[in-house]
Amino acid sequence: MSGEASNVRVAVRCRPMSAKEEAMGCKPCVSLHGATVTITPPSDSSEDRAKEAKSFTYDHAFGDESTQAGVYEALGQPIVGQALQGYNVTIFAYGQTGSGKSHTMMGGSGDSAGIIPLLNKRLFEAVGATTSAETKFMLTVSYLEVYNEVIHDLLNPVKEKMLRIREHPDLGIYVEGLCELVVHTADDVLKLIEQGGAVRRVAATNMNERSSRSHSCFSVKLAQKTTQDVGGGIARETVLNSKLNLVDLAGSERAKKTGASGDTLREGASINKSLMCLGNVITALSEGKKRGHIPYRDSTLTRLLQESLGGNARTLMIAAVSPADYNCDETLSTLRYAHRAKSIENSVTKNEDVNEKMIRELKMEIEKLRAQLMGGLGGSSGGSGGGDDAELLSRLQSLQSAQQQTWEEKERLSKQLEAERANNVTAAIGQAVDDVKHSKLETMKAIKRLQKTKEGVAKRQKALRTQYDRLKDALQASMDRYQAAQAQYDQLADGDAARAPLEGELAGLLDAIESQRADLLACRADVDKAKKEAKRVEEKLAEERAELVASNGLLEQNARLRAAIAAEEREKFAGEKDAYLREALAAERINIAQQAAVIERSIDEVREAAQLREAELSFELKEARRECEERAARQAALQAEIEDLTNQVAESEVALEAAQSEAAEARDAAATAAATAAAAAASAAAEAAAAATTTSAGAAVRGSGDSGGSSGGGGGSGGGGCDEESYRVFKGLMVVFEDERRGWEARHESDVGLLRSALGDVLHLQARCAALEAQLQRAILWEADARLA
Ligand SMILES: Nc1ncnc2c1ncn2[C@@H]1O[C@H](COP(=O)(O)OP(=O)(O)OP(=O)(O)O)[C@@H](O)[C@H]1O
Repeated sequence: MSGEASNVRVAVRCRPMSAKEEAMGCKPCVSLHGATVTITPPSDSSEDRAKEAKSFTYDHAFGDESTQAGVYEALGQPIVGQALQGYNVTIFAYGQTGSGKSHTMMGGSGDSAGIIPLLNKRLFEAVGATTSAETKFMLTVSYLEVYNEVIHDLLNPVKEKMLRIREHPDLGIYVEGLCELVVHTADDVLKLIEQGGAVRRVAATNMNERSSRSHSCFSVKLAQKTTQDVGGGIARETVLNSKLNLVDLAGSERAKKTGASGDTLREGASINKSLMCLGNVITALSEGKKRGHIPYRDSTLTRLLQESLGGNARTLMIAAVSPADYNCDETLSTLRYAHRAKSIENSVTKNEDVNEKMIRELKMEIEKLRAQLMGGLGGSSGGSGGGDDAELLSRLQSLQSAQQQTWEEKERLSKQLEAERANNVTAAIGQAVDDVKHSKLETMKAIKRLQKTKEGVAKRQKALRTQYDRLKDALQASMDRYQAAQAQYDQLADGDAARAPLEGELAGLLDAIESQRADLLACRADVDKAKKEAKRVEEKLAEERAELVASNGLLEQNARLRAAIAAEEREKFAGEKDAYLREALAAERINIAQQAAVIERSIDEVREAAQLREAELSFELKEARRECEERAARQAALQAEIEDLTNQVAESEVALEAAQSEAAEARDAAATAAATAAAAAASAAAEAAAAATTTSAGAAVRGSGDSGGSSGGGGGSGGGGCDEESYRVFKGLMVVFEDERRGWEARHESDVGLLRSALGDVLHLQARCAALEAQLQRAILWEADARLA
C-alpha cells in the first residue's frame, strides 16, 4: 500500500489505587515522569521477576491524577480532525481486568464520561459546524462484541445469527450482516451505546465486580460529501469516508488470581487466546515482519484489528495499568506489550469513495473537453464533442444519483430495521435479566451458606477460645504448683530425705507443663486457623454482598433500559402515527383539491352548457314568439277574410233568396198569365242571375256571367235566353262558391290548430327555460358551497 507512514501511538494510564487494593495493604509500584513509566517490583517478588526497576517511554502517560477530560483532550480530540479528513482511526484499550480500560474508553456520566461519549459529542459538533449547502454528512454506527471467538451484534442481538468476517478489495475487512444504523445526533449514539452495553455479556469475578468478559468494538462510519462549483455549470463532488473503531479489550487476567472456574475459566482461556494472538501480531509487526506472515487469521480479534495494525488506520493503543504491587506482574507484562506496539508502522491514506472518484475523473474529462472546445483545439469536431459531453454528463448524473440512492437506501434500511432491532434488544435484555435474577438467587443462597459457615466458625472460635483459656489456666496452675514445689525443694538442705519425693513431683509437674503447653499451642493454632477462616468467610460474604448489589444495580439498569426502549417505541409509534396522519391529511387535501378542480371544471362546463342552452332557448323563444306573432297576424288576416267571405255568402244568400222569391213570383205569374208571362219570368230570372254573378262571383265567374249577360242582354227585352239555363248556371255558381267557402273554413281550422300547437310549443319552451334557469341557479349555489368547503 502506498500511503503515509504512521506509527501506532501508545498511551499508558495508571489508575488510582482501589479501595480493595488499599485494604489489602498494597504498595504503589508504578511511577510516571513525563511520558516515561517506571515500574519497581516489590522486594518480596517471585524469583523469576527481575528485581530492578524498569522504565518505558511512550507517546503519552497519565497518572492517577489525570481526568477524563484531560485524557480525551490529549488522545481523543485529534481524532475528530483525522476522521473529518477521511482517515480511518482505531483506539484500543489493553490491560488486565480492573485496570481502567472501560473507565477510560466509556467511563460514566457527567465528568466521568470517557473517550467514546466525548468523542461522539465533539464529532457531532464538528459535523454540525462543517455541514453546509455544499458539505453533507452521513454517520452510521455498529457495535459488536467478540465472546469466546464468536462475534455478537450488540445493536441487533439475534442468537442464531452467525456473523462472519469478510474481506473485499474496496471495502477491506468487514463483518457481514452486522447491523449498521444511521444516526443523526450524539444522543442517538449514546442511546445505542447504552443498549449495546446492556446486551454485552458481563460476568462478575472477584477481580472486578462487573468484569467484562468479552472484547467490544464500537464503530462509527463517517461519509462526507462535498460539492464544489468548478464553473460552467459543472459541480465537482468529493466523498471522504472514514471509520472509527473504538475497542475495549477484555481483561488479561490470570485464572488463579481471579478464582475463575467453569464457564468463566473457559472465557478467560478464550480471551487469553485472542490476546495472545494479538500479542503475536504485535510482536511480528514490531519486529518488522511486515512483508512476512502476520498471523492475523489466528483469532477473530486480530482479524478484526487487521487494518488497524499494520494497515490503513491511525491507531492509538491505551495501556491501562494498576498501581498496586499486587498486580506488578500484569502491569509489567502490559507495559512490555505496549512498548512493543509503539514500533508498529501503519500506512494511511485518505479514503475517497470509489464511485465518487470515478465521477470526479469523468468531470475532469468533461472539463478538459470543454477547455479544448473553447480554445478552438477541437473546433472541427465541435459537434461530436457536444454529443460526448451530453453522454458523459448523463453517465455522470446516473452515477451521482446512484450515489445519492446509496445514502437514502441506508437511511431507509436503518429505519426499517428499527422495530425488529428494538424487539431483539428487549429480548436480549430480558434474557440478561433472567440470567441476573438466576445468579442473584445463587448469590443469595451462597450468602446464606456463608452466613451459616460464619456462625459455625464463630461457634468453633468461641469453643476454641474457652478451651484455650482452660488450657492456659491449667498450664498456669501447673506452673504455679511447679514453682511452689520448687521453692519447697530449695528450702530443704542437700541430702535431706524429704527432697526425693519432691524431685519426683517436680519431674511429673514438668512433664505435665510440657504436655499442657503443647496442647495450648495446638489450641492456639486452631484459634488462629478459625480466625483466618472467619476472615475468609467474611471476605467471601462481602464479595457476594457486592455481587448482590451489582446484580440489583444491573436489574435496575436493565429495567430502566427496557422501559426506555418501550417508551421510545411508543414515542416512535406516536410519531409514526402523527406522520401517517399528517401524510394522510396532506394526501386527502390534495385529493380534495383535485376533486374541487374537477368540480370547478364541471361547473364551468355546466355553466358554459347552460349559457349555450340559454342562448339556444332564448333564440328558440324569440323564434317561437316571432312565429306566434306571424301566426297571430295570419290568423287575424284569415279571420278578416273569413268574416269578409261570410259577409259575401250572407249577401249572396240574401240575393239568392230574393231571386228565388222573384222566380217563384214569376212562376206564379206565368202560371196565371200563360205563355206570355213565362217569357217575362224568364227574363226576370236572367236578370237576377246576372245580378248574383256581378256581386258574388270571382273574375272567372264574372267572365262567364258577362258572356251570359250579353246574350241575356240581347234577349232582355224579348225574354233574353231560357230560365232553365240561367238556373243551371246559377246552381253551378253556387256549388263553386260553396266549395270555396268550405276550403276557406278548412284552412281556417288548420290555421287555428297550428296556432294552438305554436302556443303549446312556446309554453313548453318557456317551462324548459325556467327549469334550466333554476338548474343554473342551483349549480352556482353548489359551486359556492364547494368553494366554501
Ligand atoms: N483513572 C481512574 N480513576 C478513577 N477510577 C478508576 C480509574 N480507572 C479505573 N477506575 C475504577 O476502577 C474500576 C475498574 O475499572 P474498569 O472497569 O474500567 O476496568 P477494566 O480494565 O475495564 O476491567 P475489565 O477488563 O473487567 O473490563 C472501576 O470501578 C473504575 O471506576
